[in-house]
Amino acid sequence: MNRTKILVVDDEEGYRKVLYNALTERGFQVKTAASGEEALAEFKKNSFSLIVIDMKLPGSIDGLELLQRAKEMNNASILIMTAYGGIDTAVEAMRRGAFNYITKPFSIDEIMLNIERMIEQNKIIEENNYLHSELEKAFGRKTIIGNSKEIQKVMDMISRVAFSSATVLITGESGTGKELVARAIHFNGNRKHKKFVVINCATLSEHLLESELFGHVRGAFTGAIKDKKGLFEEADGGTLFMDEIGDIPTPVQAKILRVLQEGEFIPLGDTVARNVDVRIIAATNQHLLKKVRDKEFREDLYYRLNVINIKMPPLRERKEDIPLLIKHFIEKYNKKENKQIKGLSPETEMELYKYHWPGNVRELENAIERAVTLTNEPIIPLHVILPIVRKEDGNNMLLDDLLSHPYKEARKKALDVFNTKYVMNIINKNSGNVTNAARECKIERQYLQRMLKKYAIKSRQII
Ligand SMILES: Nc1ncnc2c1ncn2[C@@H]1O[C@H](COP(=O)(O)OP(=O)(O)OP(=O)(O)O)[C@@H](O)[C@H]1O
Repeated sequence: MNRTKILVVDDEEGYRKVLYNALTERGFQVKTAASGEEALAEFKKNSFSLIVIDMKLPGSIDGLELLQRAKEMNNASILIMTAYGGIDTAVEAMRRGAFNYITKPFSIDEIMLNIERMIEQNKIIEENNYLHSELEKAFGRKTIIGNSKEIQKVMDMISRVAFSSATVLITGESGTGKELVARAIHFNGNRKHKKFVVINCATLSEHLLESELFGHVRGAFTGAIKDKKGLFEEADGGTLFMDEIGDIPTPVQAKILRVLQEGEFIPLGDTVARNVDVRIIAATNQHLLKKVRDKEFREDLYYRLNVINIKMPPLRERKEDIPLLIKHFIEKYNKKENKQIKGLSPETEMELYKYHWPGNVRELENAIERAVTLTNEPIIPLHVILPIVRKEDGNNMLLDDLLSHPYKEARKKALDVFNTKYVMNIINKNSGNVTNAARECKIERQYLQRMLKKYAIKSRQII
């Protein structure tokens, strides 16, 4: 039987009967009421998904008032029936939240079409609510693990700023959780039903970055074969998270400033400005003020971005969070890898505690992921962790471990080991300068940036 419960409210017995029969025949659970008072009594006993209300009802509660009460007491979709000439009241009912109206007399097909549409709309709303609650679970405040004073301060800031629209600048080393915090701000505030859009400003060339952010119209440049919406428009009503904001070229900085000041921008090749309401959360692992002093970053933009500043502490300054994070990541990767690892041996945990974690939480997460994949016992032993935390001398040990793994998996992990070593070496050789390092090893700077991030390798001295 269909679980959709429908209430039909009409004082005309003929309509009540016809609708009751037509709807029960199609498997719905149907109740009827001959007046507003009877309908209110039904609301107390049942929770309806759909309510069909005739606008003209006897007694002290008319159709409009019943609609109001139905909205307050039941989270139902409402369809209005009105006699010919009652259009004004029907329009008022729509204004007050009715789904649609039909004029009497109507055919069964006509009312069924409306009911099917209402059911479809309810399904979409339910799915949407479910997805939002899942997103909140995945990105809400609770996903930020840590009991240290430093992390508690960050949590406190998140609660305080989530409901405002002020621009936030999140600073801190790579892998400290800047994006996680940006998501938590979005999903805990009143923009959570709109989009959270992410752009990594360091991985795009100036031209691509501009077109990504502001969009373009057809013919704006060779290859622009159709209009394309930019991310500012995409995030309208929601939040745009601009990661690595320090890498934005100066001409694009001016355009971002305009969005912050006027709430408007012009897509590439267009002449008309578009208005948007977007909250910007920016993040950087660079010393932005130093860039301002070196004239590489606009001072006015810096102050516009830095309305609220959240500093992410490096993991080595809040080591008391390490045990909780380890537990969290073991649970996460147990689920993913379908394993039942219980924890680490005490000496293994001590090794992780002693390590200085230059790649911060991301590096710890990667370490636990690799350890969980490589371990088949309930407790992760020391020899699995050692090569991970002592990358320099441990990679050969890790390669030996891989010999017992399936070929494809082993090849991927071996490539990871090689990439990590190669990238660390080239970055060190170039004193942390990514552009020079990329030039020397003949790869795109953006590609090198992606590898740095993937393998949690720090490129330069950070704030
Ligand atoms: N406190 C935390 N609790 C749980 N997971 C965390 C925490 N901090 C970071 N992580 C995890 O570590 C990884 C890196 O975090 P995130 O991408 O937010 O860092 P980031 O500072 O934005 O890095 P980058 O500067 O390189 O972009 C993510 O998988 C994130 O879920």
